Amino acid sequence: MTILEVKAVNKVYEGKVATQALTDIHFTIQKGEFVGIMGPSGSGKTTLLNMVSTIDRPTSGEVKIGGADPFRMKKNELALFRRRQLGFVFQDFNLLDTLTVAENIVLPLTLDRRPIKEMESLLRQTAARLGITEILNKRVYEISGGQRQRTAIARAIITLPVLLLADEPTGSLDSNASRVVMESLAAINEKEGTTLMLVTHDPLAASYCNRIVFIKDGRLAAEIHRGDNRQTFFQKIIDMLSFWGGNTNELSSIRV
Ligand SMILES: Nc1ncnc2c1ncn2[C@@H]1O[C@H](COP(=O)(O)OP(=O)(O)OP(=O)(O)O)[C@@H](O)[C@H]1O
Repeated sequence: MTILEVKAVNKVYEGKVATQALTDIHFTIQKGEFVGIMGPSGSGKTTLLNMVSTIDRPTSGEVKIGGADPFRMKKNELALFRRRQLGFVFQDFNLLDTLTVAENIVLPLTLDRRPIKEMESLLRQTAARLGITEILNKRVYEISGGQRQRTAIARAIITLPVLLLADEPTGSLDSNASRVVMESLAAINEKEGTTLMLVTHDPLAASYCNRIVFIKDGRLAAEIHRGDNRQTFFQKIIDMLSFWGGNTNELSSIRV
């Protein structure tokens, strides 16, 4: 079943000098896939993510999520669609610091006025999945970066979104916390069958994906599949990045 369909998408940023950020992008994500998007700085990854997350619209072409075209929706309908069908995880967590972990996680359900009993049950299940049950009553400023990102992931999946979008989720974390966060995302993908799209510069984070799509100068450049061995896949990603361009500095010391 196709969850995301991107068809002939072009994006031009108008301005004194117009920038063609995406050119004729076609790709699909099937249910249960974990897809990474990689490419050099300025290649169009964020632009593509903004089209899929419905934050910005393509200049031409079509984006369909779960068969629906978000760009044909009215403003209120689109806000609901985003809240119920999409989950977002950002580099800087986007949590509310003065609320507790539990309050942050149930926020999308609170906005939807879901019954308290239902919220409590979903909260318990989701926190257990991410191993953060012990910290539910702590405030965000009292927890670590890795715990913050797992809280943000819990908030993103508590609505059971059809598509979970992650933008550099390990960008603010050290290597141990990155590993825990990527293992959490991979477990959600494998055990719950949640469909994921991840934009990252980090080859280690990308090695948890099943498939990686490389973008270069706004065009799809290549695609690789993981197979059984994450270590081999990690090496393949490094080779692709050095071929297509990307951040391969300081990689020699990374252990997979
Ligand atoms: N709001 C904007 N207005 C004008 N040009 C933009 C805008 N956003 C991005 N661009 C341009 O579009 C191109 C693609 O940018 P984009 O941010 O999508 O790349 P990226 O691959 O996400 O880069 P990075 O890895 O550095 O985040 C770049 O040439 C960029 O300068």
